[in-house]
Amino acid sequence: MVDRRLARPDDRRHGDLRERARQRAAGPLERRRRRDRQGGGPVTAALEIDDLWVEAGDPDDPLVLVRGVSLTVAAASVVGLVGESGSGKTVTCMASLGLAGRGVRITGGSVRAQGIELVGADERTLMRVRGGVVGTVFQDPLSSLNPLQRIGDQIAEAVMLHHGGRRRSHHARVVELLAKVGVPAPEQRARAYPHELSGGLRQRVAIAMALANDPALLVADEPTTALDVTVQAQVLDVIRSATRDEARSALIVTHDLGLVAEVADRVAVMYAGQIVEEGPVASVFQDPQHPYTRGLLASRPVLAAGRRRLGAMVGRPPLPGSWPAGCAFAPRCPVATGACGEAPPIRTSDQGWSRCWHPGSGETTATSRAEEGAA
Ligand SMILES: Nc1ncnc2c1ncn2[C@@H]1O[C@H](COP(=O)(O)OP(=O)(O)OP(=O)(O)O)[C@@H](O)[C@H]1O
Repeated sequence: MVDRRLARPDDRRHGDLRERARQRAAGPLERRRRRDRQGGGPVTAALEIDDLWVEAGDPDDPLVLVRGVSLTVAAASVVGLVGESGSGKTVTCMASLGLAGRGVRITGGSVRAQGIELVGADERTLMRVRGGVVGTVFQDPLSSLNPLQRIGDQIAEAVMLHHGGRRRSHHARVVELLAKVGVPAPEQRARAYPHELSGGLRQRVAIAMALANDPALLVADEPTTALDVTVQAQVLDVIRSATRDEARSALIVTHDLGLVAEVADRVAVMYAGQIVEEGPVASVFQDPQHPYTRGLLASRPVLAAGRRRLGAMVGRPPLPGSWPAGCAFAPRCPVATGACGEAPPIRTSDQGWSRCWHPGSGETTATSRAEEGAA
């Protein structure tokens, strides 16, 4: 049974009305996405990460940070990427968008955003994709805002980067974006500097900037973590309407499984630089296959019960460079056996898969990684 925090609200009652409203409001890009989703045209995944390997440090003695991550964010769908601190979520996203820090490099694999290959792409292509095809939102909104420039001018410049024109010619779009993300009195707020806004408003502004060019994909790294709880819920609403209501795809990195349950269609669970389970949110949360996923779900705070409960997961995740051979989770796993010293097989179940020797109940089809040709 999934608790209330993880339950998805039933919004079917208002579905027809909403759909009509969406169609009225839809611009050409939205209409194209909607048509693609309904099978009326070609369907290109918003993001396809295929066997991504990322390293840092001395190339002769590299520190592997991400090993063979494959992840697809389908058109108009939202994927949550979860896992404990240090599992490689941020490195995966940043490296995928060509934003990995100095000394961090992709050593294998492919990343396509709306079909455009990003691995090995020149800076011009990456610039065209970032902000155009992909909008990014980070935990700290100040990292994407210039403290010395009015927020309206910053959003206008984000539009100018991809559409040209002059700042003033984008004023109406700036006000529209600020209103869309729920900034009150958007005309006046457009003239404010970042330090004049609360943390929640700054994050709304950062989201408005990310949406400036109507990107097909939003990549958000811990978008609500730095905010207090009531503001988190408001920013979550903004993300929900920017994705579900506008048929936009998103990859959302978070520790917050409640957030994933609220906004995501699928969830990928990361541990020690690998994805260990992936599937539809409802089935992964109701019937997790990987013991690590079960541990994460058991460890989440239970706010409804009026207290925080920390579950049974023992120990800490291993650091890059000290990942155990075979299953990296084995030393912490309550069901580990001798078999776990070998690389676990990938087992598919209920539209998803897990990488485990002893997956949870449910029908499984075992295919070893070797059999799959290191899929
Ligand atoms: N440039 C780097 N050089 C060496 N190690 C790095 C570098 N960048 C990241 N790492 C390490 O890679 C691991 C994964 O980091 P990452 O930030 O992706 O984790 P995360 O899952 O996003 O965690 P969090 O939830 O805390 O953000 C961490 O152990 C981090 O210290």
